[in-house]
Amino acid sequence: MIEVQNLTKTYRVPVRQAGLKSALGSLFKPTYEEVPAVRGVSFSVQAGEMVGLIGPNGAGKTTTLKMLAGLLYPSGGSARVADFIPWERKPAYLRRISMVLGNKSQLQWDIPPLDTFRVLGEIYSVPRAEQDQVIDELVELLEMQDLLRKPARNLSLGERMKCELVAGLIHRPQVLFLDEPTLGLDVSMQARLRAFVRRYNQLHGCTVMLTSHYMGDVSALCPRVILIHHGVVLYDGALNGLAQRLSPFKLIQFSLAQTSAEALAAVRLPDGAEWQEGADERQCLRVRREYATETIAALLNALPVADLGVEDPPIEAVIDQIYQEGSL
Ligand SMILES: Nc1ncnc2c1ncn2[C@@H]1O[C@H](COP(=O)(O)OP(=O)(O)OP(=O)(O)O)[C@@H](O)[C@H]1O
Repeated sequence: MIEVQNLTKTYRVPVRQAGLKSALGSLFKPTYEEVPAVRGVSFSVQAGEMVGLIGPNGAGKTTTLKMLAGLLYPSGGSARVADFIPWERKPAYLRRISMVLGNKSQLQWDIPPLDTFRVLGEIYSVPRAEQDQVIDELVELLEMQDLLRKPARNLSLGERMKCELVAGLIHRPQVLFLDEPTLGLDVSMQARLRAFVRRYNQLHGCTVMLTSHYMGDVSALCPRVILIHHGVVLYDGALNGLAQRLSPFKLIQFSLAQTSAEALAAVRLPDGAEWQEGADERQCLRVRREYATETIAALLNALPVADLGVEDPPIEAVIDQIYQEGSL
């Protein structure tokens, strides 16, 4: 459904020093800086898949989605979505896709959402009976009967996002680009919107590409993630394989029959081993993967271990580490 080959985007940004003289100078002789936002991204997505595009601020996620949605022209590379070249913006293509942004609204502020849905339905040439069907279905799934006739400007953030989703799905797109759909929402509203997106995908097989900084969104919806950093793909694969591939550490959690600080301090640990806060008063040791077996042997030899488990670090910690280090 989505094929992306070596896609790049470099923004050309005017640079101006502070001060009136520089401002006047830049009017006559503007200078520009090149900002490489996406630098050769390639991936493909099957019909019906839900894929998370993750990465730190400024990684190039929104720029990638905007190119795929036909909102930006790339600097290089190619992409095909539903057999169309997105930036040609053919009407038939725009009827097959939708982009919903958590930080931008397509609702008309002064009119009720229902009227906006109708206007969008007409723009996309959706027959009236089909509009009714889509609106009824989505309104029921999102439990938002009471929102349809309130002016959009009076809606809360969560209520507005529900309406944005209906507005974005009125023409039943095959591909949905969701950019930070749960931005700023409370945890309960986040969970409801996630449940909706999952249900919608099950019912209609819509392909979903999602960006979010909330790992809860990604882990609830996307079995597969594409991790972008500095405009390049660092990882493309199963979410639950991310820690194994990208984190060089294992967590060894154990509890002791008798706790003895002296015995713990006497265990010979490999280089780089670090004590961490363990759950339920268990001890937790972070070691490099290659040292995990010998560390476990040393612990079992030296201590009265009652039980012991080895895990990958939590996905949030792995992501945080990658984002901070900036490379792998
Ligand atoms: N219109 C623009 N003009 C110039 N530079 C831009 C523009 N939009 C984005 N950029 C730059 O391109 C880079 C990638 O931005 P982008 O918005 O794609 O990142 P992102 O991964 O979506 O970040 P975030 O998670 O913060 O939304 C950043 O360095 C950003 O400053």
